[in-house]
This record gives sequence, C-alpha cells and structure tokens, in this order.
Amino acid sequence: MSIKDLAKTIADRAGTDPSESWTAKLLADPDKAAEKFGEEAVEAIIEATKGDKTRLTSEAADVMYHLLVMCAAHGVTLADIEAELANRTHQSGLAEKASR
Ligand SMILES: N=c1c2ncn([C@@H]3O[C@H](COP(=O)(O)OP(=O)(O)OP(=O)(O)O)[C@@H](O)[C@H]3O)c2ncn1[C@@H]1O[C@H](COP(=O)(O)O)[C@@H](O)[C@H]1O
Repeated sequence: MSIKDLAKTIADRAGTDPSESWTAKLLADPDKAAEKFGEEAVEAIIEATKGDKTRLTSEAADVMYHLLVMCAAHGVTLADIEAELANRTHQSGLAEKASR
C-alpha cells in the first residue's frame, strides 16, 4: 500500500467505531496514539542497531503507520507533511551549516 493510500484509510477511520478499528481507537485517544508511535520508533531503533533488515522493514512500517495516525489525531495530514518537506527542498543542509 502506498503512504498516500494508508493516510486515506486512516482519515476514513475518523469517527468510526473504536471497538471495530485499531485506527479509530487511536484517533479517539491522541495520547495513546503518541505512546504507540514512541514504542514503535524504539522498536525500529533496536532492529536497526541489530542490523536485521527484515525486522527493521516490519518495524519501519509500524512507525510510518503510527506516525500518520498520531498526526491525524491532531489534524495534521500527509499533505501538510509533504508541504513542509517541499519547503525544505531549497535547503542544502551542509552548505547552510558551513556558512554559519
Ligand atoms: N498498518 C496498519 C497497522 N500496523 C500495525 N497495526 C496494529 O497496531 C496494533 C499495535 O501494534 P503492536 O506492534 O504493538 O501489536 P502487538 O500485537 O502488541 O505486537 P508486538 O509489539 O508484540 O510485536 C496491532 O493491533 C496492529 O494490528 C496496524 N493497524 C492498521 N494498519 C492499517 O490500517 C488499516 C485500517 O485498520 P483498522 O483500523 O484496524 O481497520 C489496515 O487495513 C492497515 O492498512
């Protein structure tokens, strides 16, 4: 599934029955969504340091999903994040830091 399709699926879960959808449950509880994102991020770090590519791929998918849910719980959309990233394309990190 593309990130865009995943974000749409997450947005579609807003306001639906939390007892029938993990996504709806997290959207209804932003602090829980943030906690889950933190857990998944730590799990991804652990797999990255172990060097297990398959496990890292799985944890990275968990991180992306929970990041999008946490953001959606606060009204931040994938389009918002993409716009922020687009604002940064002019920045050349190394050149900018060297000039400081
Ligand atoms: N990508 C995901 C996704 N990734 C993880 N999860 C759920 O996140 C929950 C918590 O993850 P955990 O890893 O903590 O689960 P766990 O069983 O404790 O596993 P471990 O930590 O022990 O490894 C589990 O219930 C997973 O099923 C997800 N739930 C939903 N999605 C996507 O969201 C869509 C809508 O899902 P629903 O909201 O459930 O309809 C799905 O079709 C998927 O595309």
